[in-house]
Amino acid sequence: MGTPGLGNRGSGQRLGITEPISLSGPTEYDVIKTSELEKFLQDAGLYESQEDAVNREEVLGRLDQIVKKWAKSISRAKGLNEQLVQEANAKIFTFGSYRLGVHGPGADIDTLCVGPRHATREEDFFGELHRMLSEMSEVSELHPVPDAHVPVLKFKFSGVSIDLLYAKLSLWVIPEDLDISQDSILQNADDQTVRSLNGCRVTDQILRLVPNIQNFRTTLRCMRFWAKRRGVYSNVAGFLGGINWALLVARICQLYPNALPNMLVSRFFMVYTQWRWPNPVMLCNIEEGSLGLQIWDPRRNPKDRYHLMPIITPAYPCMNSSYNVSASTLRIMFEEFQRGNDICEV
Ligand SMILES: Nc1ncnc2c1ncn2[C@@H]1O[C@H](COP(=O)(O)OP(=O)(O)OP(=O)(O)O)[C@@H](O)[C@H]1O
Ligand SMILES: [Mg+2]
Repeated sequence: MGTPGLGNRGSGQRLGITEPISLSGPTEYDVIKTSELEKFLQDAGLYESQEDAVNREEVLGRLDQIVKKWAKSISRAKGLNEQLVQEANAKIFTFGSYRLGVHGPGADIDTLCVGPRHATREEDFFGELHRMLSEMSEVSELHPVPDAHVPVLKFKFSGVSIDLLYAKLSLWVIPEDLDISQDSILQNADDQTVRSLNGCRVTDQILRLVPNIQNFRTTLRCMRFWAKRRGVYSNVAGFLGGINWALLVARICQLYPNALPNMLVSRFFMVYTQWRWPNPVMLCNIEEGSLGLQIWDPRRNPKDRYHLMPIITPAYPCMNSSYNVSASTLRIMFEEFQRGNDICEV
């Protein structure tokens, strides 16, 4: 991942599947308008306090310690030799709005526990880890959801809401510096592990594929706030959720790599008012991959042809993240984009 504020375009290479629409940089007016926009977002209460940020960091640190202890204890219980018990490891990754750096105060943290091949989902994750958490005084509202499409342990840790997924890799030992972006990580993984890894892999890719992370974050915060205010932020209701808004904004950042957030917001409305759906929004080309996992491909998969507003995730296996959109929700969003565009043109 690039350092916040620094660009991903160190060598000036293009990010995205087409040339940018414009390479124009900001005028003095744009600099002023962007700082006004930042102040507006601050005043709207979208940023968490320093104290809350530190608390979240601590919670994540504690969670990482807990899964490490869990990996050792189940390895010992399974009778692994002492060396393997010593080396046994698990690791916490974050994804979603927290990892993207656009979460508000009180938002939950999407986390993923990556464990070794002998740590099973049913017995060890939903069994032993669940039991360990249930005995901790910091943990409350513990709800396992093992039968979901993406199985999850939901709980609060020191008041912070956590969604914890599990990925069981084919490795005996999980290295501390494990890179889950390589496709080889998916080899021999069960379907639930592939789905659980997807969120982290997608988030990492988004951060790699935008030209300037800080500008992306501010613009995304603004669009998320706008979408909530306009009633079009909801995956389950057939509108768009966090991941979809992030991908739409990331594509605008690629198309205007030198623009500041005030310009990016108005370009967002301009581009998506003119977009000819169902042409897909994509941050990179869709890779076939060598593992034979199903990818979004309307030529091959008849059901993909019915997607009205395809917004494709950028990590293998690429999928459409907005399959819930219907003709009526698409029309409502289009009207909202037009309204936004009209306001920005004034
Ligand atoms: N429909 C989907 N397709 C692909 N990935 C998804 C989808 N829904 C969720 N995810 C993955 O799970 C992550 C967390 O989803 P979530 O709905 O919590 O969004 P978020 O970006 O964290 O926003 P919020 O602040 O609303 O929680 C997303 O960032 C994405 O990686
Ligand atoms: Mg989330």
